[in-house]
Amino acid sequence: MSAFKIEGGHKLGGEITPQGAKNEALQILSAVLLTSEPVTIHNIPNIRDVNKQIELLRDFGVKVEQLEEAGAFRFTASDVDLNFLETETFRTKASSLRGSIMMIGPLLARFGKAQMPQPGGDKIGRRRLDTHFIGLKKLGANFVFNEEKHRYYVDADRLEGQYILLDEASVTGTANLVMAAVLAKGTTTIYNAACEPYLQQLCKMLNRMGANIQGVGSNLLTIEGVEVLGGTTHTMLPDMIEIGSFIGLAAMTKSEITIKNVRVDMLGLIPDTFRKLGIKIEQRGDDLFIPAQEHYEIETFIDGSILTVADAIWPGFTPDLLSILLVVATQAKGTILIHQKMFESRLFFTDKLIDMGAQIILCDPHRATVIGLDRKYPLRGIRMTSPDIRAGVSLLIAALSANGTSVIDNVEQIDRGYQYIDDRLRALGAKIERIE
Ligand SMILES: CC(=O)N[C@H]1[C@@H](OP(=O)(O)OP(=O)(O)OC[C@H]2O[C@@H](n3ccc(=O)[nH]c3=O)[C@H](O)[C@@H]2O)O[C@H](CO)[C@@H](O)[C@@H]1O
Ligand SMILES: C=C(OP(=O)(O)O)C(=O)O
Repeated sequence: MSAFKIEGGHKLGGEITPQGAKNEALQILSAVLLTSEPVTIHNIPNIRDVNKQIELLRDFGVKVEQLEEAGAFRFTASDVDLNFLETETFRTKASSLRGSIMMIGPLLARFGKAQMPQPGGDKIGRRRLDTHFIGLKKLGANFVFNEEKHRYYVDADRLEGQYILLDEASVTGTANLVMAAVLAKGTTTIYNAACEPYLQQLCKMLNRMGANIQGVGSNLLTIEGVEVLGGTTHTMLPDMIEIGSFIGLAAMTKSEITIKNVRVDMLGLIPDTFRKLGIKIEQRGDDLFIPAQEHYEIETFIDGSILTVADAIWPGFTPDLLSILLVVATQAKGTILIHQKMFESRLFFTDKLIDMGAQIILCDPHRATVIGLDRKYPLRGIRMTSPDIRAGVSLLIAALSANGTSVIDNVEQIDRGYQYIDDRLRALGAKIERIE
């Protein structure tokens, strides 16, 4: 396992370009299984989870060609070997990331069967898959869960379109059902669908492949099934979670940073939510300019009561940025309540921030009150472990702003979703070193 050694307290500065979006990439890569024709994808981030998803495709027999342009690949799933599903390699690899679960919809729709071990991903609380399988059953799939092997099996002759009202707007669940429904017979309506930009991108790509999906960007999708899908070209959006992370990094380290080509139109509430912490963010064309700020002050609600930021399904504020918002609040002036509604184990990393000198009360597993120190008492460097991808980056931001040296262990968690993060931060002037 690798670690980052960080000498904190230095201002950073310069320009940084976000990578392609991790969670979009995991959906888009699953969708290449829906056609025998080539699909060319640009701006694929070079990160652990995405590379594992590409490796799985290769193991299934998908032809994977890396093109000259960085992050560009061509995938041709003309000869898919379903025997791979039965192998131990499949079990090990598929259970090492969350995104693998999104292969089950395309495999079922195109080949009539699929199976999955319990997928991996962050250990941030219960992460059920009911929405995926209840939906697939509605489309006519037989479903078996083998408790002993902890494996999910589905099969069907031909899926049939249905009205599906999701019990929760699951991101990966919606992606799976959309990818199953595009090849089903007849019309599928998915209500209470998730509509994160990742899903909007997936639906747009499927429509370019010949699918007929209406309602893209809303929570009501109508999908007219087609017999066959063709190839296409797709470009990944910039990663909105990276963009939010860089806003937090700039504020916390008093740095002037320009985040390039962010696709402001797809960022939803993200910039305004950071602005509520008093962080200045200037839009310059499609870039975000964050000036160096000695102080920033958390707003209150209009009636003077303490600001609360809670996660919500899109277009609400994404849960993946709450840990970053929390860390940035530790050096603001004022108080904020962070309410992580979706995941029950995502706020435990606040213990480490408390060890660094932050004033935080973990009210319960879902809520933390942060009392901002207004930089009066800087955080101090310590040794810590990264428990999950976003907590890991939050600790990294804390360490870069802290007095003294910190060591963050288990940075493989961070590498799951942030491309060459140490190199890119060094280019901004960070004193960060990867150690084994
Ligand atoms: C690979 C991938 O894309 N991962 C993302 C995906 O995970 P994933 O698709 O696994 O997450 P889901 O959207 O299924 O659900 C996330 C959590 O929120 C709960 N929930 C969800 C919807 C709802 O209406 N009510 C509710 O309580 C679920 O029970 C679950 O605990 O979406 C999450 C929620 O944005 C993100 O944190 C993950 O980064
Ligand atoms: C929770 C996340 O990822 P995953 O769903 O892959 O665990 C995340 O990206 O913040």
